[in-house]
Amino acid sequence: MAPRRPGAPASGELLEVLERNFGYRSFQGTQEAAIKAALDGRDAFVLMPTGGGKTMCFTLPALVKPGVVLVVSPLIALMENQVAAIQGRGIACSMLSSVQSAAERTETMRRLQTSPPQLSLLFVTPELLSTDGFGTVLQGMYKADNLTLFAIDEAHCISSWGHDFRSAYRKLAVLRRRFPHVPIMALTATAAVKVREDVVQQLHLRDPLILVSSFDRPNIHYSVSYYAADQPQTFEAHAVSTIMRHFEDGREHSSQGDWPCGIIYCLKRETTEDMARALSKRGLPCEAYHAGLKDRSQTLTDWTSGKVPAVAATISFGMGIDKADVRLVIHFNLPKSIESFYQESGRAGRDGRPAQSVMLYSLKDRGFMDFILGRGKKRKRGKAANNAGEPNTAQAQRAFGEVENYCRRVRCRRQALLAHFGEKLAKDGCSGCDVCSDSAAVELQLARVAKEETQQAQDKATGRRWRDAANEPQNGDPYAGIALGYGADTGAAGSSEDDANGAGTGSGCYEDAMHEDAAAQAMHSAKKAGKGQQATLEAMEQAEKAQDQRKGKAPGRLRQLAEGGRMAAKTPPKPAKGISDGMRTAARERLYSVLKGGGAAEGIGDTAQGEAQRIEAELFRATASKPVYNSMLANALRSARSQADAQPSPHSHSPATTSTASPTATTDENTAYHSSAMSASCPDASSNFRASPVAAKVMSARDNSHVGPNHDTAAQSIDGRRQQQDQIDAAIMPLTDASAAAHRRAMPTAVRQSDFEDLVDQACKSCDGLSGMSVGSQAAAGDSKQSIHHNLPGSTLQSHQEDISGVHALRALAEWPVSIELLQHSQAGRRIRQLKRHHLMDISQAASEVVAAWKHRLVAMEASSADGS
Ligand SMILES: Nc1ncnc2c1ncn2[C@@H]1O[C@H](COP(=O)(O)OP(=O)(O)OP(=O)(O)O)[C@@H](O)[C@H]1O
Repeated sequence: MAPRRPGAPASGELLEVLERNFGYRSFQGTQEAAIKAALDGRDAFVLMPTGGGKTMCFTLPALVKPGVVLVVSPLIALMENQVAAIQGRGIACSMLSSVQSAAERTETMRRLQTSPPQLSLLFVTPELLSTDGFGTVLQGMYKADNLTLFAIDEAHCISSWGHDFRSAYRKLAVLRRRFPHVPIMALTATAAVKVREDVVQQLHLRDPLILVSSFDRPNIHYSVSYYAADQPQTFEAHAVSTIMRHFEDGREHSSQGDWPCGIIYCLKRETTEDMARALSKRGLPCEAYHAGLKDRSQTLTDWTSGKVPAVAATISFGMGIDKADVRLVIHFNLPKSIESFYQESGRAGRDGRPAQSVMLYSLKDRGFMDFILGRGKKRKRGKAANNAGEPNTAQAQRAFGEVENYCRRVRCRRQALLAHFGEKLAKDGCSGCDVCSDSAAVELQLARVAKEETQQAQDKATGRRWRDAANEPQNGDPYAGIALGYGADTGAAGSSEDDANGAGTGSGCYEDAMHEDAAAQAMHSAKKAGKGQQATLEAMEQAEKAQDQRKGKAPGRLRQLAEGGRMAAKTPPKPAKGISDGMRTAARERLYSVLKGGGAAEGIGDTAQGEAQRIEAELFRATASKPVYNSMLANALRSARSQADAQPSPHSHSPATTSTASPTATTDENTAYHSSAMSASCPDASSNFRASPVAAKVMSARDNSHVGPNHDTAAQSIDGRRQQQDQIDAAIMPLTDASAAAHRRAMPTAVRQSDFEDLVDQACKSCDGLSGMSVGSQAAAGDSKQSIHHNLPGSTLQSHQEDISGVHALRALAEWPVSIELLQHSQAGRRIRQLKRHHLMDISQAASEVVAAWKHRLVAMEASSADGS
């Protein structure tokens, strides 16, 4: 056929069509330019953000020009939605897909081939478009000049650089050759520069009009909600609370008191169901949506009509979901790439009103994604020849690495997103993300995550299972006892998701979003996986396997949340408080070994044995959970070590040997270990003070006083706290009395006193603000360490963090035997004790370094002073 005579109607005419059919008075962004290009017979590459109005770019030409606009779309669900919406405007539109009945398909084909065609728009899958049969039909239409435009929706699917590569899209390359005079419009919301070039090349676009809109969605507020294992709740419980908080906030801001409309994206189908139940249990009406649900269209209707405000969904609930008033999009699981994230979060705020994107981040979820990606890597190796252009594992890992960067960097989220698409934010930062509104708070959260990461690395180095506080039932946690979710309910290949749906672990999202070929590949990926994991993930896998073996196949944690924790009872019984007999024996042995101080002295072994048993029993009795038990044990060991070191003994360690950290010790213990080694290197003649009874009392009293929110409820009475303070004082006094004489002998008081005061003063300066602040905030929030963080205004968090370090340092100084005398008498000592009462103690690596530096300085001063005298 001869090329059509180009010619787009004037703008006024187009506007009139727009208003008449859609009720809009103006075009959005580059819509008009794209429409004109199509009407002029020119190819176009249209890059618009989600919700930018891409559909209009190919719908309006179908109304203006005779003939059919053929739309290629990757998903049947997406097509169904779009066709229904367009038909709703009274436009002759249909689709051809395998899910239609033969009668429906025949009718569509008939309407397509009349002259003129009785359809203005036809949606098809790329697979159908490349079949010979349909090709023949198209040839007939082409010859009759009835093909107006090929619109390739979600065009990034053609590029292996994109996040949703579909091999069938590659077949679209034949369109240009077979139908050279029909313009092609490629549309996407998610294309990095490389993808754009690839799309243009793959589709053989001819001098295309490139229309790139800004990716910025200024009305969306972006934030990341971090979870670190030092929190009292499990990750799942934390996630449910966080999600509820966001929805409740939205409800508070609604003039009618309605729940805001939102989507919670989950990786697995099963998770969506558990999440929906868990949220519904908390009072938020929520339904699950995934490709495996028969009644999902009902869910869609309920949600679209506003009957149900929240949907917990896999990413099948993405492309094509066009609800204008979505206020919240929350990622329970991390998305696989920035592109996916942008597209999914872009469901929010399509009406231009304020909306929020919240991503939940935990190391466990990160590890889980890494695990999935690592598995893909092995499959790739095992399967030499793959689909040309299939996105390889390295790409997938790189793509996920960008998500990790988005979460782990203290950088304006909007800037990070825009940079990904090669765009720059006009100003330095935005006012619509958590980093721009409170970077200190983000830093603080990240520091906690980093601490957990360090802990995991240490645990791995010492052969321990990585620490997961979420595993441990804790006092005050309404979800105590919930099983490990990722290992248990997702497992590796062979999870229930696998069995039921033929998709591999974590591929629920892929499966839901893609057609069978991709699902089959994903399944293959999971099944083939077996060796060569990244080193970090090996540890995780082993840990998870061990966990599964111990527990059997326990139900997922979310499932248990959904069922109010009742299912926990069905799992094999856990050790009391999560503390196994083995752990207790090991604890007794460690205490014993420290208490006997080498054990060679006559009679010491027996006493130490009894002491170790008694202390351990006390710890166990006073403990509500494994983390607290471990922490108290660490304290008791520290105390015992420091006292053992202080005691003159033929077996006392030399500084050289004691300064080596125990290879199996926790961070706390190592800190203590180093501290006690430092102490041992001081010219401290020590006292007759025996370690265990008083030390255990000190530690026990102090730990009881600062164990955190689980143990200190808001309801705890002031009297109760006073009692604890008295206990602390009672424990401290004999300690100080007993060691005072030895200290006096050991060092020239004048030097110690002045330098100590000087050093403590420096640290106290940073604590001054904290003391006042902490008293108020703790009283208001039940005396918990965490509540302090929560109660501080954002702007003070940074300085608060420094203050906390100061307090750590002071605390460690306070425990240094050399300074106990001073502690008792000096002004600084009083302040330290006061701080102790405010429960602000904790040990951190940074603090121990500060203290170590101080101690070195003091020792040096003391040495030079001794020389001088
Ligand atoms: N000119 C316009 N004026 C006002 N609203 C418009 C205009 N064009 C489209 N819209 C509306 O914008 C919303 C988003 O449009 P559309 O679904 O086409 O976005 P999209 O770019 O395809 O997004 P996604 O990639 O997320 O599917 C729809 O509700 C649509 O009716």
